[in-house]
Parts: sequence; C-alpha cells; structure tokens
Amino acid sequence: MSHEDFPTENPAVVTCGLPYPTGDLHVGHLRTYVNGDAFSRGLRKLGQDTALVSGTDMHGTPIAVQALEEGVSPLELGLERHEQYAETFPDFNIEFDNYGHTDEETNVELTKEFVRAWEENDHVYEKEIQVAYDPDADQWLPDRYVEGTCPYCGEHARGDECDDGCQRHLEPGEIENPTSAITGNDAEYRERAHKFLRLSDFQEYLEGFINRMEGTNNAKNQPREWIEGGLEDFCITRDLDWGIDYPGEGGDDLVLYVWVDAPIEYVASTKQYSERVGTDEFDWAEPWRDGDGEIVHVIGRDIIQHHTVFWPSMLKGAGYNEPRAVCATGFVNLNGKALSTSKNRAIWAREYLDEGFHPDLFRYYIATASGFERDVNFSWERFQETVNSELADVVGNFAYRALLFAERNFDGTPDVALSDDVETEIASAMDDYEDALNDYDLRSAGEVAVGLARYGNEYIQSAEPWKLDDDEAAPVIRDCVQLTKAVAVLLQPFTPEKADDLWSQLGEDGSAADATIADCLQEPPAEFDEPEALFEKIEDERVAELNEKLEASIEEASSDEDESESVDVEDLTEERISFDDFQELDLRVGRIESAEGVEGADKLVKLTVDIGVETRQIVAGLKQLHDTDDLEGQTVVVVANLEQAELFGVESNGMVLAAGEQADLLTTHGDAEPGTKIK
Ligand SMILES: Nc1ncnc2c1ncn2[C@@H]1O[C@H](COP(=O)(O)OP(=O)(O)OP(=O)(O)O)[C@@H](O)[C@H]1O
Ligand SMILES: [Zn+2]
Repeated sequence: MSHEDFPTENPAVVTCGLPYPTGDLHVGHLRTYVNGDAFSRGLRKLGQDTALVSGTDMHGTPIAVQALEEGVSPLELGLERHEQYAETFPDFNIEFDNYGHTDEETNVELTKEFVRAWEENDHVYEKEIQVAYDPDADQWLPDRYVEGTCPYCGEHARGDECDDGCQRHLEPGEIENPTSAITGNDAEYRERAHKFLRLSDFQEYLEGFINRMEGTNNAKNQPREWIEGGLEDFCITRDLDWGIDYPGEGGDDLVLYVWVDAPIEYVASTKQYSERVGTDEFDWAEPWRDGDGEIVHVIGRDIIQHHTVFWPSMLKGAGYNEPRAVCATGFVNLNGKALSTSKNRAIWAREYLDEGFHPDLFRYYIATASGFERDVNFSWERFQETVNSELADVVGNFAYRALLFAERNFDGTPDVALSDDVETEIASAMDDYEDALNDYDLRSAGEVAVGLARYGNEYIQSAEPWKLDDDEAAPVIRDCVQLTKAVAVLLQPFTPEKADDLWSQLGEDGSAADATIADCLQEPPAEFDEPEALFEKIEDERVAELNEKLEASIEEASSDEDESESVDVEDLTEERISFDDFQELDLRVGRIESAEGVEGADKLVKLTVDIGVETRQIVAGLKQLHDTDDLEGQTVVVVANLEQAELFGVESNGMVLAAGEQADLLTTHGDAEPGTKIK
C-alpha cells in the first residue's frame, strides 16, 4: 500500500461489510453497499483499477438460532437469503465484481490457512474459560444463545455484542446474570477450553497501524481507546455445530467464531474474482498478500472494533498486508432510532422499489444526505427535497435546457471552442472531486457534480442564448454541452443508470461507467438527438401517502416492540371435532387463590385454584408474563379433567387457559362463581 493519493499504480480492492442473513435488507443496510459501490466507482473515475467485493456472512449463532426456530438447516436458510441479497444489490445498481459467501470452499480453506498460520507463528493458545451453559437444555450457550447484562455499561446485552448499550464486543464469559435464550432459565458458567488469538502480540503493531490508517474519523479515533487501554485476547472458537471446524491441534469439537471467517471472506471473494477474470492484468489477490495494493473497507459504524483491532491483527498474524482505509458509515434512523430487522422497524429495500422509485434516487439521497459517518434520519420529505431540488431542478433541468437548445439549433454540439472560463471551472471541479474522494468524502464529491450543473444553470440563465442569434449563442451552448458531459461523468458513481441515460442523450458511445474524470474535458459528439427529461419530480401527495404508510409501520413496530415479538397467527386446524368430543372437556370457572414461582424453572408458576368443588394445584407457564402478586384473585378458565402431570417435580392437576405467547389469561365477564361449568 502506498498512502499516495488516489489514483495510484496499484490495484485497489474496496470491500463492503458482509450482510448477515437473518432477514430482508432494509435501507439502513443499503447505506454501506451504496457508499461502497459509489466509492469504488469514484476511484475508477480517477483512473484507479478497482474491484468491489463482498459476500454473505453465513455462520454464527443468530442464523443457527433462527434456523432452529424455523425447522430448517442454517445452510438452507442462509443460502436462501444469500440469493435474495445477490439479486437485490443489482436492483440498486450495486455491482460487486464478486459476491460470494463464507460457507464456500474458497473461504473455508482460506480461513483454515489463516488459523494454521497463526498457530505456526505462535499467536494462538488454549485457555480454560467460563462459558455459559444451560443445564436443562444440556448445552453450551455461545453468543446469542445467552443474554444478560453488559459488564461495561449495565445495559441488556445479547451474547457477543452490547447492541442496546455501549456496542462493545463481548468475550465469552463476560456477560453478567446470564440467562439461556433457549429455555429462558438462568444459565450457569462452566469451565471449557477454548482457543485464543493473542492480541497482545500485536499491541505495538496496532499502535502504529492506527496512525497510518486512513478513512473516516470515527474509524481512526474510536479504536485508540481500545488499543491504548491494552488488548484483551480474542477468543476464536465456539461450541456450536454451525461454522468452520477448528483446523488446528486439539479443537476437534469446536468451530471458529463467526468473526474469524467473516472478514476473511473479503480475501476469499477477491481471490474468486481473480480466478474468474484471470491474472492477465494483475492478480487481484495480490494486494492482500504480496504486491502493493490499496485495501479499503466500507462498513457500518457498529463494527469499527472488528475492522480496526481484530482484523488488522488477523492479517498481520498470517503475513498479509494491512488495510489502507476503514470508512464507517453512520446509521439510518427512523424517528431517531436505528432501523432494525429484528425490531421490524424498517423501510425495506424491496418496499422502496415497489413504490416505483428509481434506485439512483435513493443512491444519491443516501450517499449525500449527510457526512459519511453521520447518522441520517430517513425522511420522505428530505428524499423528495433532494430529488426535486437537486436532481430534477438542477441537474435534470440544466441538462435538458442545454441539450434541447443544442439539438434544435445545432443538431448537437456547436462547432466552436470551449471558453477558458468554463474550462477552468470544470478543471477545478475535477480537482475538488479528486480531493473529496481522497478524503473519503462522498457527500462533497456529489456536491461537486451537482455544483457544476448549478453553475451551468446560472450561466445559461444569465447568457440568455434564446435572445441571441446562432453565432452568438454557439459558444454559450458549446460550454453548456461540455458542462453537461462533465456532470454525467462526475455524477455517475452516484446515479450510474441516469448517467448512462445522459451519456446516450449526448450521443456518446458505450457507458458513462467507462469514462474517467479526464473525459469531463473531452469534446462531446457533434450530433445527438432531442433529449428527454432525466428526473421526474416527486409530488407532495405522494409524500403524504408514503408518510401515512410509514407511520402505520412505525406504530406496528413499536407495538411489536412492546409485546417484544410480532403475533404469528397460525393456520386453522382443518379437521373438525364432534360436539361429543367437545363435551368431553370439563371446563370450569376457577379463581386463583395463590401463586408462587417454581424453583429452577424461570417461566413456571405454581397456582392454587378454587374450582368450586375443590381446590387444585396447577403449574402454568405464566411467570415471566404475569407478576405473581397480580395473579391472586383472578378469575380463570380451567381444564379440570386434564390428566395429572409433574413439572419440575411439582404436581400439576389441570390447566389454566391463556392466549398466545404473552399468556393472555382467559376469564369470564359476568359473576359466574368458581366451579361453574363452561359450555
Ligand atoms: N439502521 C442501520 N443503518 C446503517 N447500517 C445498518 C443499520 N442496521 C444495520 N446496519 C449494518 O448492517 C450490518 C448487519 O446488520 P444486522 O444484521 O445486525 O441488521 P439489523 O437490521 O441491525 O438487525 P438486528 O436489528 O436484527 O440486529 C450491521 O453490522 C450494520 O453495519
Ligand atoms: Zn455495554
């Protein structure tokens, strides 16, 4: 890597943080991919050879947990979503040169090579640690199988990440008050041998690296605290069936932690690209290993630690090159809260497309709505304003006026010289654009492109070529066609398809993707056809409609959040029962006399229920859903003739009826006395 300004002689690889396949993609996820795609297209514009790679992150516990719930294999579930993502990206004009997944052989083999290299270089050791264990389910609780309290900030945390609080990575054994996500019971900590990557080996290296690393300020500054505070070693194995088997000594029943094989997919994906296109020009895998190359990671701001602490150590420990830059995008929020798949608070990628909006509108909006690292509050009004006032009124309007005048009066570009003023204006825009990309500042690069169209609009407005004869108008229109061409080139990384439309309106051959910024000053074709409007404005009524939909879905999401999960209505049972069958159920009105928790079973509660003729002891799964004090005195419906059972050593003699996951208790609404038969 050179640390020289882009473009350098080296190949560059831009990577995007891997999407994790637990749900559909939302516009928050897309921010990383749009920015990564726009940045790599921007580098190409500067003349840098660039590959854009990513892949789906298939392993780890969240997908294993979800697959278990859905009764499918993690691989099946992961592959289904992987294919869906691979299809969605091109719909947003996000064009990866290679998009793989972490369970492919290339990545599995490469990951094993990394681990073996760390072992050979003596960076791995084994240590007995405390790992959460669910004694009832008789299994280890890696990562998301355990929940509890973050030891750093006291917030509720899930497994390996404090995602509601300080966002720190949590090592196994760190979570306090662990409970099992499988049974809801208290978990215990048991001793277990695991493998560690000795991060302290890289302390000095990382201190130097963080000073060299380029990218956004959040990525350059946040890790300092972690690095300077001394590095905790990184547990690289898990007790799980789903993942890449530990390849080294004595780890037969362990798999690698998902954060080991996930970033290695950046290298694997680049390798696949290289194998596919051949090594005629150069070996794309080289930037990682041998030759010089520029590695740029584009990620969400929640995974800075992984990319600036763990990942450079992993690379270094296996003899790989280090990243040149880490660019961490801010989050996309709705009403100040981050979009989230599990909380169902989102504008889905598919939903946006189904509204009939062109993908380039979203791309431009999200890449320029705010600085790279700042959070953005998604708003349809801001989206409308950006599209209408920047893309339609400035870019579209200018290009249409310029090209229409040119076509009507000159059949294309007037045959006169470009003025010095406009040449200077375009040249200085090219410089600013190059500087912006070298600062990893997409927003400014977008502003340069639109700024040139704004300049053009003012120019044509004040020169008033419609009041001039053709000879006088020719130099003005010549300038304006050149400005239009420059705008098409500079805007292409943001709006690739729209730029291509403009490119062909200009009578240019091929694609605006192949143009570099030097083409901003190349003469436009002498002839072209009548232009068409590039951008349509978005009407206010449309925004009102979209806002209504959005409010409804936010409301739904927050009520889902209150209930902690959404209601899944089951299909009706097709088979009918006879009235006689129904009469066999002896349903009675009951009144709860007392309620207390069952020791060792978090969700169970022991009830004594007066059912008129007698008092019954019944064990019910209500405890986490109802305060035991609130239960006393409640009127309930009891299945009195259910066979007796023993639950956690406590006898249960009947059943209390309740609806759904939240155990909404059935009751009567008049004054039916205990013992009254229900029919
Ligand atoms: N609202 C968001 N804005 C920007 N980036 C996001 C947003 N949500 C997720 N990402 C990025 O996508 C990556 C994968 O996210 P993840 O699968 O955790 O999605 P999620 O929607 O946050 O899901 P969940 O809320 O269920 O954890 C994250 O590491 C993050 O960088
Ligand atoms: Zn925390």
